Amino acid sequence: MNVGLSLNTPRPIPIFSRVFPFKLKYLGFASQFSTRAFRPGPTRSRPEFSRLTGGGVEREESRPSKSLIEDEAELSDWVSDLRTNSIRGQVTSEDEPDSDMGRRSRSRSGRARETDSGGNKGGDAGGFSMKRRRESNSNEFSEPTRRRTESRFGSPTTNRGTVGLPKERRGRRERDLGVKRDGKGLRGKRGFIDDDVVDNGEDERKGLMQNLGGLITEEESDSDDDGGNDNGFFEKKALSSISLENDFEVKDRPSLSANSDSFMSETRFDQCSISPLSLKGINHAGYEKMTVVQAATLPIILKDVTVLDVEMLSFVLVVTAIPSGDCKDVLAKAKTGTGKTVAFLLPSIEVVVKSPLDRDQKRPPILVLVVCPTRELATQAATEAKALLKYHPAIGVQVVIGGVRIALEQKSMNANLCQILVATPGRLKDHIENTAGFATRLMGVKVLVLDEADRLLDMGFRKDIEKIIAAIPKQRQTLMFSATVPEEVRQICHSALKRDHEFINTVQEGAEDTHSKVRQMHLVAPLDKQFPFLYAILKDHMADDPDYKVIVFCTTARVTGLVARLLGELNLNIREIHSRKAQTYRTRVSDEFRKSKGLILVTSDVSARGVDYPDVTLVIQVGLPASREQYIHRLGRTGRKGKEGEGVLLLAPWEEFFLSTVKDLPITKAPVPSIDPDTKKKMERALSQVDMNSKESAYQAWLGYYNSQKKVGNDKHRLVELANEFSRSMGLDTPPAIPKLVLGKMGLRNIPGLRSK
Ligand SMILES: Nc1ncnc2c1ncn2[C@@H]1O[C@H](COP(=O)(O)OP(=O)(O)OP(=O)(O)O)[C@@H](O)[C@H]1O
Repeated sequence: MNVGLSLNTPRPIPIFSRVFPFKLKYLGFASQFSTRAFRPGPTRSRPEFSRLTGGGVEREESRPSKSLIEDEAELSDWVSDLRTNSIRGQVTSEDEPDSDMGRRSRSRSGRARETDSGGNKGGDAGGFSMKRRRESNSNEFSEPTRRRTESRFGSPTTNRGTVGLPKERRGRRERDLGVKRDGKGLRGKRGFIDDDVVDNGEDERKGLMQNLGGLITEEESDSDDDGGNDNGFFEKKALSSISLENDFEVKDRPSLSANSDSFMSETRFDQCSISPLSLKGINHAGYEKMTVVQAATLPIILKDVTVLDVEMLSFVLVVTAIPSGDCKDVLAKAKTGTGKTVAFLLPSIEVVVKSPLDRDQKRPPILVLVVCPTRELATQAATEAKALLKYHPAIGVQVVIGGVRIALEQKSMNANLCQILVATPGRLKDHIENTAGFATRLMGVKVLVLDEADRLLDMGFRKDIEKIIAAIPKQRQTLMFSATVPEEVRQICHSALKRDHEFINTVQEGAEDTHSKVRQMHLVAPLDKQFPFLYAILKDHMADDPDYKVIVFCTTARVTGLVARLLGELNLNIREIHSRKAQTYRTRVSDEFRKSKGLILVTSDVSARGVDYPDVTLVIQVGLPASREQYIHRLGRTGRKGKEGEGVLLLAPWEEFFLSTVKDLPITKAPVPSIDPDTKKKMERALSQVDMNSKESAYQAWLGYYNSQKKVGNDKHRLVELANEFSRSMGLDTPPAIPKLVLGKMGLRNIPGLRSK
């Protein structure tokens, strides 16, 4: 067959007609997602399983992103590290070998982002009880154990999350396949905002000082520089024409569950054009059917990487002859814990499968680049990729993340197969700048994946992402996934995606971004009550469920350290993870927590996104979450794979405003726990045993964090009053002194109530 001729002839239809039924299988499936042009604006309603092309985006002035000063918590940590006296007995433990010198040098060269989240409002009911009711957890992941708990919450919503899953609806058949699209794929300018620094687990703090200079608002430009996929227009048109003339087989048409509670589709992986060895890997991983997000995105992403199937050879040849620029970029939104990792890894692997392997190449190209915001997430994605690649011995995955010796990574990338590279942004940038031959290898990238895309596009990472995008070919496929895609991200995603990208939203219209089987509560309490309440909630939960597995999110790394010490003094079985811990320790604790039950993980936002700890029973967020998105991601550590879970947001009265940002979520008031005199005494004793250094560091970090939260930090006098309230809640009536330099950086010099040194 003369493929070239078919592509260039003005009459390609006969060829496509021959192969059409196969193709339609996928197009038909994909069309279950409504396709509309995206129009930003408040009146736009969320489509049901929507699939939107990015090409229709009208430009709006992009809103300034989050305050850069958000990271002052980190800044304060960082600056405190510069103090000569910071070496005095800092939170040192065998678990934290990177303290002091190591940490300080890391501070200068890296970004230790620590954003802590947590938050909620409180109620004022009577006695507190956290008894949970977990009835049949039946869902497609078939929970083996059935647990029953009961709830003593009086709210009428307490039954939420216990109802069985409604029946799945079969995928709908739509015939709007003939939509003719403009094939112009112009990519937006890469005008990114300045960095910010939050505790996302990266240990580079570059840019922090520059950030003090103020925020730079991103400017988006229409003057795109990438011709993109003009070449693909002709083929698309042809396919569209044919689709109108042909019917397709219904039996193989994948179907999706249209139920907001269900995230599994009826589609088996072997219904999609996936290579046999990948299918073997999928089976080995225990996956049979696709989750909804996988079923919604795979056919669209795979469109141009369709392989195999000898019977369809003519089709395959035609499709593979389409220039790679024709691949659809995808921005996908799906709830937490619903299988987004496989959704982007699998089609990426198929790209590698299709690419010729040249063993003689001195610097073999990296074909797939996966960028994740935290080290834990990058490691996890690489592990998942390795599992899927079990039967692809010629394809290798490598990980590059902060906290690991760069020379080791260089060696590993040179000595091993590395068609797929998973990385955190800061370390990737380091390799681009410092690793010989790395930039050349990156020029082979065909697929770029931005996991937790909204996080990667926010200010904390933009500079790095900008640099990364500049280092890879423009002619590539870009995939972005997240459980949250705020409007501002839609506005700026053109910096990475082609203009005609697909936005696939698997969250049903009218449905919440959180899982209905996760019961969400808030508790508002003054700071001096928060530690006792936290303890009471934990004790109650542990009593209720011997298989408890709890995550407590705190606002900053230092505050996380303080809470971990306090709970440790109270003899709870705790572990801690945050950016102040050495990577080896973080990895070890993360692995342990993944496998354990009867454990409490106290953490900063390094664990907020993506990390897949199975069977987490409760997520507690202490203090103001950095954003609505962060609240959702943190909560998403429980209730994964359709399971039940609980979330409690513990807020101070002056943090209650946060509830308005999540008012669309079903967060109910929790009853106020009663603290008996014994517990009170126990708490006082435990607080007195926590070392002074932890308290001082936590105070400073607390001040920095809330200083960066506009609604709290704008009134500096009030901020200091609150900080001193926090100090008293730790048992320090006299607030710790803060270095003048730090106060200056925070804009807090000469504010009454602060002590300087
Ligand atoms: N098709 C499937 N069938 C069964 N289990 C699956 C399937 N795909 C993924 N999983 C499992 O579902 C769990 C959640 O997947 P994953 O961590 O990718 O979720 P996610 O959507 O990325 O979550 P988050 O938004 O928190 O990052 C994992 O344990 C994964 O192994």
